[in-house]
Amino acid sequence: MKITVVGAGAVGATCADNIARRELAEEVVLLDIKEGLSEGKGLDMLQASTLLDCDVKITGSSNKYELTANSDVVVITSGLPRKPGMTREELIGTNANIVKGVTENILKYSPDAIFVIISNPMDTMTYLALKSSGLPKNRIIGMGGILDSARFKTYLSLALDCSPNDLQGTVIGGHGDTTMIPLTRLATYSGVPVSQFLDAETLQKVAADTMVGGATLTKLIGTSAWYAPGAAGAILVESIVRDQKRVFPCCVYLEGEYGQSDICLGVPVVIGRNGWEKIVNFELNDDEKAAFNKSADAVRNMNDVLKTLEL
Ligand SMILES: NC(=O)c1ccc[n+]([C@@H]2O[C@H](COP(=O)([O-])OP(=O)(O)OC[C@H]3O[C@@H](n4cnc5c(N)ncnc54)[C@H](O)[C@@H]3O)[C@@H](O)[C@H]2O)c1
Ligand SMILES: O=C(O)C[C@H](O)C(=O)O
Repeated sequence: MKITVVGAGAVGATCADNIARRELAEEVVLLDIKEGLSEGKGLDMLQASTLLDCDVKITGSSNKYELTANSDVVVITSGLPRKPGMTREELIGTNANIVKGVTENILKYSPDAIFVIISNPMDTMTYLALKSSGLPKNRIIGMGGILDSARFKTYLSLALDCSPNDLQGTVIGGHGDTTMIPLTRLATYSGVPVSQFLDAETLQKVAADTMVGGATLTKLIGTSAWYAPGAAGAILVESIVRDQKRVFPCCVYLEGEYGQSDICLGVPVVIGRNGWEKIVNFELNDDEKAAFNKSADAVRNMNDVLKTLEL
């Protein structure tokens, strides 16, 4: 198995490191446009491998796409991160060009790869990768909901003073400060609805903190987060390469599911060796449906902006 991570910045390097530590492939290629960055980080990771008993060939490549040839999975993290006070959507102008160019270059050498899109605004970048590549929809997966769900479970565990390992919680919709939908109604603590333990006000605060989870970190750090995003990318890759059939909320192309069409948006999907293999359909209540439709409207507006850009 061969995995390429494009973008050797904060998220890409962390994701590649997690992929290597979990030995998800025999070979990991880290590619960046910045001369020396991916070679240096790749070499550093290789040296860490000797300490951690990890047998993976890690190669850095400054824009030499031929080194990525025949990758099974490609994770795209290249692009600008936001700064404090910005929205993810404001990155569209710069990142759309980067994501489109990278997708085209990767496809020349790895026509059979499954793509994981992380660059922001992620829902629109996933739509762009799908439309510009012409690939079958199952091979383009946007990562956002896994991270948002991790934040949801973190805030729930803090409110409940419990282990996050005993929690189930899912965030669907867009990966934006106002577009994501933490499904508090369906979250459970060891199978028991969390509403049995937390009052409505606390649950509302957990949801609100989750939604601005990325902005909170951006304000603290000065740039956006990477540890949880990198880990989220790696567990998504793991379910693909190990054909685990895990169910994760991922951004995928909808054709009528959840009442939406011609849009990439976060819904629960089964992830396996063929990419996203099935959408898990379940009945949303009226409030959740309204929130999902509102989220879709906002993402569709961004997709319309995409059409006005010169790419
Ligand atoms: N979907 C999510 O859940 C999620 C989570 C975290 C970050 N992000 C997004 O991921 C992206 C990366 O964030 P980061 O913190 O790693 O940023 P970063 O600045 O640390 O790294 C980005 C890297 O991309 C590289 N790059 C730029 N153009 C390139 C190109 N054409 N080809 C190859 N490499 C190129 C840069 O040189 C840089 O090293 C941002 O858009 C950020 O908003 C998304
Ligand atoms: O917050 C961001 O801009 C980066 C990423 O989407 C995140 O949620 O951490």
